[in-house]
Amino acid sequence: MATFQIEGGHQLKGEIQPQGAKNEALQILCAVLLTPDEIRIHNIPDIRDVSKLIEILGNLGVKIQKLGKGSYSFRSDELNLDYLESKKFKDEGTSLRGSIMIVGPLLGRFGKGYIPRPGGDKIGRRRLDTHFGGFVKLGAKFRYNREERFYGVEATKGLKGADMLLEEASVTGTANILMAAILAEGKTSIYNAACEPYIQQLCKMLVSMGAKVKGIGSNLLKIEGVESLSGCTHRVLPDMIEIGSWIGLAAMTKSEITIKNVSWDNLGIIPVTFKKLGIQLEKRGDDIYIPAHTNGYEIASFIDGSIMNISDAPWPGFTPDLLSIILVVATQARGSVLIHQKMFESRLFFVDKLIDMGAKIILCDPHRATVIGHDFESELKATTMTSPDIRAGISLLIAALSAKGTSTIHNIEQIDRGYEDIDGRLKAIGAKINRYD
Ligand SMILES: CC(=O)N[C@H]1[C@@H](OP(=O)(O)OP(=O)(O)OC[C@H]2O[C@@H](n3ccc(=O)[nH]c3=O)[C@H](O)[C@@H]2O)O[C@H](CO)[C@@H](O)[C@@H]1O
Ligand SMILES: C=C(OP(=O)(O)O)C(=O)O
Repeated sequence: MATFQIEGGHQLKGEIQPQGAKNEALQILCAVLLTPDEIRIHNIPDIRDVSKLIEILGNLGVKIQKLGKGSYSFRSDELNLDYLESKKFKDEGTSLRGSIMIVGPLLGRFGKGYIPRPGGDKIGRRRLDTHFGGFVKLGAKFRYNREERFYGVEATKGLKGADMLLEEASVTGTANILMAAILAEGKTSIYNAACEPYIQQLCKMLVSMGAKVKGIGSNLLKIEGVESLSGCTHRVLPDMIEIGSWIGLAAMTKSEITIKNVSWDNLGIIPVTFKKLGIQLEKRGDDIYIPAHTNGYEIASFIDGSIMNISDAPWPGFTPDLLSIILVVATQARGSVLIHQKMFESRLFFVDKLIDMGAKIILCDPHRATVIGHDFESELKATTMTSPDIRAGISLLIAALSAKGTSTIHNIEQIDRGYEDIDGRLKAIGAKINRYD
């Protein structure tokens, strides 16, 4: 387990360039399995989850060439599908959430797809019913080995298009079903589809490979199956969750920071949600400029004067992946806010660590926490903590950077899952942070 040691209480200053989006990259990487032609992808973040998925693709026989920083070429012309039934795959496939999205492309192209129960954050139950329900609708046979927790779908006679209404707008579920349906015979409609920029980007990539997909950006995707797909070049968007993390970091450490090239059009209600906490941010071209909040920031109330409530919802609602950051930023705001994490049931437990640091938080139940802001009148105190998941990890790191004294965060591999060279990039804007392996 690696560790960060952070000397907090210092203002930061400068520019920061967001990395490519983790959750988009994981979808796009799985899509390389759809064609024997070459696919080139740019702006792939150098993070643990992505490296693990690239390793799985390599073991599956995908020819991979690194073209430069963040740029790769992939060619899936001679795959080794036996790997899917190997012990090695059963170990490697469980190491991240994104690996689940190899099933759809493999099922669509080769009529079979397997996966051990995928990993990812332990933030509550993360069922896969939407994924497999969709594959079954397309005509696949489903099997599950409970002992090995190994899932499989097979369609020896190929897939047939179908109309389906998803039980929930699952992000990876939509991507997975979509990648199978584009190679099914006939038409498919996916209603209650997730429509995050990640999915929109995947749809655009698939269309550039020759897929027929309509309704991109909406919750109703209409697909007309094609026989085969060709190669393409794709560029991953900047990571909106990283951008939100830097906004939170700037406010909490009273730092003047410019986040470069954020792709404003793809940020949805993220900027407006931070503004509800009183954080000023300015659109400068495609950058976000955050001034130093020397006089703090004040949480708004609703029109009728009632206490602000920030909750997650499927896109275009507020992403659950930024609620932990909103929560930590609120601990130093003027005013109070109710944070309601509707999607995941274990994602708020990390508030214990913030309470240890002196934050005023009432965990009402596993989904809701009330935060009473300190308005910087009482600083958070440095402490030793362990990162339970990726977004709690970055939130604790932000708390440590704002706290007086030296904090220690263990299990920072959780943060490395999704943030590229986080210590190097924070040091470049003045943070005092050291890594110990
Ligand atoms: C690799 C990847 O891309 N991971 C993201 C993906 O995970 P993932 O695709 O695994 O998450 P899902 O969208 O399937 O579901 C997330 C959770 O929300 C619940 N749910 C979902 C939709 C809905 O309409 N109602 C509902 O209650 C699900 O039961 C589940 O508990 O999307 C999540 C939700 O944005 C993000 O937190 C993850 O970072
Ligand atoms: C929950 C997340 O990731 P994963 O789905 O990979 O666990 C996240 O990125 O916040």
